[in-house]
Amino acid sequence: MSFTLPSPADPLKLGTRGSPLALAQANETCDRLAAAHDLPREAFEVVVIHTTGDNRALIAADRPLKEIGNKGLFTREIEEALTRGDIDLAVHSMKDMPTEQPTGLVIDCYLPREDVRDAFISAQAGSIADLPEGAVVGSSSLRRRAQLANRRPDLQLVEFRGNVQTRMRKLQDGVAQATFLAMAGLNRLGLSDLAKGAIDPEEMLPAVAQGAIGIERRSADTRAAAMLEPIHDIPTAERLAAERAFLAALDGSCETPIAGLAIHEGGDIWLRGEILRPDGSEALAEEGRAPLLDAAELGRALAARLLARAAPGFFDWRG
Ligand SMILES: NCc1[nH]cc(CCC(=O)O)c1CC(=O)O
Repeated sequence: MSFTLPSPADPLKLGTRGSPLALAQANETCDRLAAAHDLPREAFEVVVIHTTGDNRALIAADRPLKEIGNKGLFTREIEEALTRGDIDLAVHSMKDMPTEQPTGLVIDCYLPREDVRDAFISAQAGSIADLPEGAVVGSSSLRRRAQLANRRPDLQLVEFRGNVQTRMRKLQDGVAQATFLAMAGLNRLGLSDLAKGAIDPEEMLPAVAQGAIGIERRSADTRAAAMLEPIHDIPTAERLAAERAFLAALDGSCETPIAGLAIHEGGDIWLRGEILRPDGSEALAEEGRAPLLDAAELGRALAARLLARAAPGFFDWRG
């Protein structure tokens, strides 16, 4: 390779947020890079970037996330550091990433996807169906709230945010009887014992890109591209191509409950997508199958079919 390899004296810098999950993901990326290039782990350095979104979320811990700012708030400052060259790579949960990257940046490396399912967390109940009538459930995810309201209109929803420890304490304090987390996050933190069980995607379709880690770089940085090439997982990229095209065609920036999951089936890609009214009063789903090369087209086609079925005002809060 015609570039200088990183070394402990001049490490490759991977930027990420400071949450335990973000750090676990960045460390996993460093470990994979070191192994793939037979370099010491110290040739890779994790740089924590404190974002405005993180700061505001700390201050207004009980406010819905959508009042704190749009999703870009948690990633923009990391992308600015990447553009400036303060860091060489940025490690992201793809679930939290807008469908388009700023000019000059690209995400074309994905780690092998973790468990895509949501975890059911409760001291009292074993599953959603097991929850007593009228039980209080904590979640701040628009998608999970709408899906739960759709399947169990009797349940009461309360806002629930913060890291895993904060949410577990709220459950212990009796603020709610149950909550949800991504199995991927629990697995990466070694906390999967906290889950009563993983929820079947047929019961609760996960968020687009749930469980996938993407690594962003400057488009012109060929050294970063070459470093990432051996750790890139192509099947994950194929699944995300379908899911993220689906999200983009539905306007991924909007505050809308959307779910989507692609899997490989034979040599094809199979995708199921769901949109819900925010109050959960209606859920529409479509599924389809296409050759791998048409994954993104499949995502756009399912989105178009859903938009054609959705009545005007479907996404409005008062629908
Ligand atoms: N929006 C927060 C977020 N972003 C990614 C994950 C979990 C890990 C993943 O899905 O890759 C979580 C927390 C959660 O939903 O429990």
